[in-house]
Amino acid sequence: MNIALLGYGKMGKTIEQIAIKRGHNIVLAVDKDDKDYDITKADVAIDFSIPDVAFNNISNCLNNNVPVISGTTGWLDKYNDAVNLCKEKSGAFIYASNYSLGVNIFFELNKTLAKMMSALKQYNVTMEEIHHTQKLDAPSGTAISLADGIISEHDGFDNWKLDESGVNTIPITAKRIENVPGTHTVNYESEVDTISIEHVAHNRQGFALGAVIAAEWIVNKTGIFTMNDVLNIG
Ligand SMILES: NC(=O)C1=CN([C@@H]2O[C@H](COP(=O)(O)OP(=O)(O)OC[C@H]3O[C@@H](n4cnc5c(N)ncnc54)[C@H](OP(=O)(O)O)[C@@H]3O)[C@@H](O)[C@H]2O)C=CC1
Ligand SMILES: O=C(O)C1=N[C@H](C(=O)O)C[C@H](O)C1
Repeated sequence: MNIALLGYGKMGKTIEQIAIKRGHNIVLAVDKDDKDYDITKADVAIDFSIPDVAFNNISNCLNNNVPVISGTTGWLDKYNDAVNLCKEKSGAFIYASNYSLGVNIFFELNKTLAKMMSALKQYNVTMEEIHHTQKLDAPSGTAISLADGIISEHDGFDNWKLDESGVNTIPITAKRIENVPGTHTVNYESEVDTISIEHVAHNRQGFALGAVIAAEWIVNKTGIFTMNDVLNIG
């Protein structure tokens, strides 16, 4: 398969290594200053860039009939526009805040726990995410997905806020510590105890492998998909 990498930073380079090991060719590796490239050389594009450019990268792929996998976080105000463009062009598109198998299992565990805790109003929920110091967005896309999972299953919460608590609000704390690939913790706390679930990424390999698997999966499909479709879970 011929793959275009849109964003050739920490994730782009990790994806390249895994894609080559799985027998694919990297036909484009696009970074900030690369403008006039031909995306149609690729069978599929994988976007791990920056929040300000992700939507343009995705639109360019959809306008040129190239299936696109996006892992960039912090651009979701334009997600519905990407969905509408994908439908209009009969294209293929996946966004996931986290492509690792472990986190996608953790997402399901989080929803199951939230459903169980919904009746137990003596427990307050809090969430913490820790990432490396170069991260541009906060809270992380994964923390937002976890909060959305709780909101969908727990009738005590209908919104989340960064560093703020309030009625029906899930407070999310974002910490930035050098070299941390990504740690997410959900806590339910009562006066007598705490229940915590946590996912700790040890490196970026899990995110990158999931993105390559999603790229292999989406070729020759039409539609807007999620990692639950790719992994057949949820
Ligand atoms: N969904 C998931 O599983 C995961 C998502 N992420 C997300 O992926 C994104 C990238 O992460 P990471 O690789 O660590 O970040 P990096 O900063 O290491 O890489 C981002 C790259 O995008 C480049 N870039 C800037 N402008 C453009 C442009 N116009 N077109 C294409 N590329 C451009 C940057 O170039 P330059 O440095 O020259 O500006 C940089 O090389 C982030 O949003 C992060 O949150 C990360 C890990 C997992
Ligand atoms: O920026 C990162 O590094 C990561 N970003 C994603 C997010 O915002 O959730 C996924 C992972 O946690 C690493």
